[in-house]
Order: sequence, then C-alpha cells, then structure tokens
Amino acid sequence: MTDLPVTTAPTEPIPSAADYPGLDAWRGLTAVQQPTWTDSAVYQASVAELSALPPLVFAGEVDVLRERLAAAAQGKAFLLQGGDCAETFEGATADKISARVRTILQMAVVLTYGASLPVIKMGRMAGQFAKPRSSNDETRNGVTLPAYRGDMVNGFDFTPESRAHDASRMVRAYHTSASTLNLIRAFTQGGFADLRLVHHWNKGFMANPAHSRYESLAREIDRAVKFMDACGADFDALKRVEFFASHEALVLDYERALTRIDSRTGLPYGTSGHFLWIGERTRQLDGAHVDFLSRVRNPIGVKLGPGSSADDALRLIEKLDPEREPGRLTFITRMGAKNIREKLPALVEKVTASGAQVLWVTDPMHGNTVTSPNGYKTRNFDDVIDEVRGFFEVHKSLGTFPGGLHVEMTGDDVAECLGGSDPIDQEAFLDRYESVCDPRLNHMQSLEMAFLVAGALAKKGA
Ligand SMILES: O=C[C@H](O)[C@H](O)COP(=O)(O)O
Ligand SMILES: C=C(OP(=O)(O)O)C(=O)O
Ligand SMILES: [Mn+2]
Repeated sequence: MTDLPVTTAPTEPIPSAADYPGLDAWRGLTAVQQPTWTDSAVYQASVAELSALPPLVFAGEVDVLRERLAAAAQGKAFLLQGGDCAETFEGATADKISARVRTILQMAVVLTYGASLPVIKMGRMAGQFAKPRSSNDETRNGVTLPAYRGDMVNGFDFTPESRAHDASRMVRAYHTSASTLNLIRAFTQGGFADLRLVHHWNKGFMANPAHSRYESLAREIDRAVKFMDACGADFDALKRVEFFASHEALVLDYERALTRIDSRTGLPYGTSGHFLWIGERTRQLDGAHVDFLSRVRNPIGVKLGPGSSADDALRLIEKLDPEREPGRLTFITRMGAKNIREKLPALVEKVTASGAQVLWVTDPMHGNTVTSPNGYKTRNFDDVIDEVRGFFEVHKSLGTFPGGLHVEMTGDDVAECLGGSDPIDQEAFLDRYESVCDPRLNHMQSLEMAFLVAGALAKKGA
C-alpha cells in the first residue's frame, strides 16, 4: 500500500457525491446482473450506512496506481492481478489472506526477474464479493432456487432463506473488505514482503522434484539475489511493497454508496477498491456499468471475450477514456486458448491505430472453463498456459506490449484446476474443491505459471 496522501485543509466546502447528479445517471439505464433486494427498508438503511462510512481506499493511492498502470501501458512495468473468483465472508481468515498475499508476492518476484521490470501487485481481494451468473436459478434434485451471486448478495447454502437477496450483506462486504485490507496493509508494510523471505519461500517450490524443469531459472534468480546482497542492496527498503485492491464493480448500489469526492481535486473516486473492472457480461456500451464507471477517476478495467469486436473496443475507449490517458483503461482479454491467436490481433491493431494507450492484460481463466467428467467446473492448466502463450505471441508479432496477467488463484492447496507438473486429477476434486464459483489455480500451480510466464517474458515473446 502506498503512504497516505498529504492533503491540505480545504478552503471551500467540499462537495458531496450528491452534488454530482451524473453519478446517478446509471439509474435510468439498463443495469444487468443486479440483485433484486427483498426488503426495501433494509436496502435503504444499508445504503445510508455505507454512504456514511469511511472510504476503504484513498484517492491519493488510486492516483499512484493510475501512474503505475500508465508505466505498464508504456511497456515499463507489468501487472500481476490475482485472487479468488469469489471471496467469501467465511474465507476472510488471517491464514487464507496471508497465503494468497504470499503467493502473489512469490509470483511477483519470479515475474520481476523474468520481465526485468517492476511488477505491479494487485489482489482480486478486499471487495470481490459479487458474481454475475449465466443463469438466474440453480436446480438441485428437482428444487429450484435463485443462483448464488456472491456473499455481497446472498448465501451459498442451498436454502430459500440463504439464497434471498439481502441488502445488509453489502454492509458486511464493506466490513470484511476493511479487515482484509487492514491485514494486507500490515503484511505488505511490516516485513512479510522482505525479498529474502519471499525468495526463501520460492526455494520450497523448487524442493518438489516435479519442478526440476524450472531449476535453471530458479538458480539465476538465486544468483541475482546474492549479487544484490554482495553489492550492498538495502534489503530493509525492499521489505515494504505497494499492493493494490481490485474487484469487479458489479453491484452498483454498493459502488455508488462508496463513491466519495476527493478533497484535493473535487472529483469523484470509487473508494471500494483501487482498481475496478467491468465484466464481460456487463460491458454494454449504453448500459449502467459503463456509464457509472465513466464518471469515477479510478483506473478502470474492461473484460473482453471472444465476441468483442474492434468497434466495441473503440467505443469503450471513447466512453471510458475520452482523454486517452495512459493508466486509465485496461483491457483484460479472456478469449480462450483456441480463440486468442485468431481474435486478439484485430483488436490490438485497431486500438493501437486509434492512438489510445490502453494496457493489455490477459485473463487466461474465463475463456477456458470446462466441466470435468465427474461434474466439476474446471480448467486445464495447459489451456490456461496456452492462452498466455498466445497472448505473448500476438503482442510480439504486432510490436505491442503484453502488459499483465489476471488470474483466479489461491495460496491454499486446493484441487480445482486440472494438471500442472505435480498434476491435479479429477479425483482430487472430491476432497479439495473449495471454490464457490470458478476454479482457481492452487499455490503450486500459481507459482508454476509465474515460472512459465517469467521464461516467456525473459525471451520477450512466447
Ligand atoms: O466468474 C465469472 C462468472 O461469475 C462465472 O464464470 C459465471 O459462472 P456460471 O456460468 O456458473 O454462472
Ligand atoms: C466474472 C468474471 O469474469 P468475466 O467477466 O470475464 O466473465 C470474473 O473475473 O470472475
Ligand atoms: Mn470467475
């Protein structure tokens, strides 16, 4: 986390978000994938409570992130964004949060070496509590109930009470985000991010004989750390790292209630997370999500699936980044391994020709979801890696910069995605499948991906 911004005392009254009528323009537009809250009194009270609570992140930090992402858009940094598909209230424990942060830091060290560039570390954390779904309902044994939409909206338990859309859950999502962020800030500022410690953890990954193919890269990193030490590098200064929070800005009641006017600039900022993205299912050009996010100063992401045209991308730029400000807009492509080499080039070419400087990031998870023969939602590690390779190949052939990686991952030893060098098979799902939505790379698979991507970055191509 960055230090708090220094603010000067305002000489004029600070406007409130209510003074920006445009922030409510989305209410007149189509907002897909929204909850249907069951109790309007609870809804009113929850929104009022959220509107009065302190911001979770600060405008100054958001501005720092925009600068970091601008560097990535210009090929001078690489973004690593990772975390659960869906965070849960129950899963917000110290152990699970620390394992996820630790895994992201481990991946970042390997990627920093591979890219020879700063890696921007960002969690799908402290706010990733709402999910768009393909179907409104779920049927089990002949009983149909509303689909699970994330802990911010309803519960995963398959009962009518749990699946009702309860607006007070937004307040719990806020508090769970606050405690998660508190721990992340403590970890990343308090010594947990020490490069020597993170490097030591990565040696644990190498201790598994299944990972022997990464030995030469691991040895190079080891030598680099020793070289830094011998040169007298200030490792104490490397104990603190910037770490940013991000989530899909799906539930607009929540996002709007957490929008604040920055006292320095007088501009609206979403304060539920540093980076907010619009999902593949909610990116309609004239829809509520695009309108609302066009009005906040945060860096914004948009997911682009295989059905996205270059025109869609250009119109999104026009709405979300009319000033063509590097760092403002990130396109997170999630094409699927079998589509990326065919679909991505036209998008990148036309966007580049338009003069926009967006950041291109690959999400190799969401276009590669399959059902395992024994009925679990899963992804093959090889498909995930193949999409990353395709992403690098396309950017290499066009002379553009492959600026980041967006992954669903955890620090725990779960079994949700198939394969990897120490392979997970579908039988392991019976005991170790924990995700309440999409399958995540486990700790080892996440590190293996970092080694593979670092190898590709070191070669500046696939
Ligand atoms: O995380 C993304 C979506 O919420 C998820 O892929 C939707 O899954 P579904 O098709 O099971 O609804
Ligand atoms: C919903 C998600 O992805 P997409 O919008 O790409 O389907 C997600 O990132 O969990
Ligand atoms: Mn997902």
